[in-house]
Amino acid sequence: MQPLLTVHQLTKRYGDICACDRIAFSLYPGQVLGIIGESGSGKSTLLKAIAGQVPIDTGEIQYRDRADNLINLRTLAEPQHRQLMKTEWGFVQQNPGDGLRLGVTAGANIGERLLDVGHRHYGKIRTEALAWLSQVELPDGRIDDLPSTFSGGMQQRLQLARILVTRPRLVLMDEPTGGLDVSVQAKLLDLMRSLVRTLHLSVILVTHDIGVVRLLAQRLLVMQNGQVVEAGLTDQVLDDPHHPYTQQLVNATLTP
Ligand SMILES: Nc1ncnc2c1ncn2[C@@H]1O[C@H](COP(=O)(O)OP(=O)(O)OP(=O)(O)O)[C@@H](O)[C@H]1O
Repeated sequence: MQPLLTVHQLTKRYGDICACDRIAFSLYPGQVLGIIGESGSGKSTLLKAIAGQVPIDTGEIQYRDRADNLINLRTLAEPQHRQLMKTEWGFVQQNPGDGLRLGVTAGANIGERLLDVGHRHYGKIRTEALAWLSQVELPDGRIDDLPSTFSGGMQQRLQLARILVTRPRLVLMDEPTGGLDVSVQAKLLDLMRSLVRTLHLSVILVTHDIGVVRLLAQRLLVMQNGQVVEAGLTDQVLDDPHHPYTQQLVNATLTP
């Protein structure tokens, strides 16, 4: 099987700070890759660099698209990049306000992505929006409500529906359960786990929460000061951490 995404020696500096230092990994179809590390370790920068939201200094990012073309994202023209983001990729923001349009209804938030990719039939768009509300376990009756009337957990579900409606192959998630109550987090994680399986999604999931990666990610990268200090299967890395930093992370969650 060919990787869906390959990151080669990606480096990103902010002045003297090396936020990402020669990061390399491959992501295979249907795989969830967790990226864990404390605040400032470079997780969000890596995710943004992959999404083309921050320019990188050196390295390459290659993506194999639906038509089986190998695309070099660093040299991809801006319009093609934007189109890829709307169709084959999705980005789940930690703050739902960054991923949703708060001034339009829940249905319009979902429908807008379909309009973006060329759907024009209003009735069909509404039917799709209703189907996706139900997939993310939001009541049909909320379709005409503004997201600002939703709870934090509901807004995150709506963000998932807005992204998944165009059936992306690769979803990037930055602390998707951050800032939510523990019980709301648990329900959202269950939903995410079932969506990842049923839709065969490939996911890069950034979090500082070991519980989240244990539940969702098969593979794990541990980042410290911009470098990957440990990588491997999640259970192996967490049950038998080799690097002192990973040991410290694991111990910190064992002793509350
Ligand atoms: N726009 C920026 N300008 C300058 N420095 C930045 C910028 N964004 C990030 N950094 C620096 O790069 C390093 C990595 O930051 P990054 O936000 O990627 O870490 P993180 O692991 O995602 O942290 P958090 O979990 O707090 O979001 C930090 O030292 C941060 O101060």
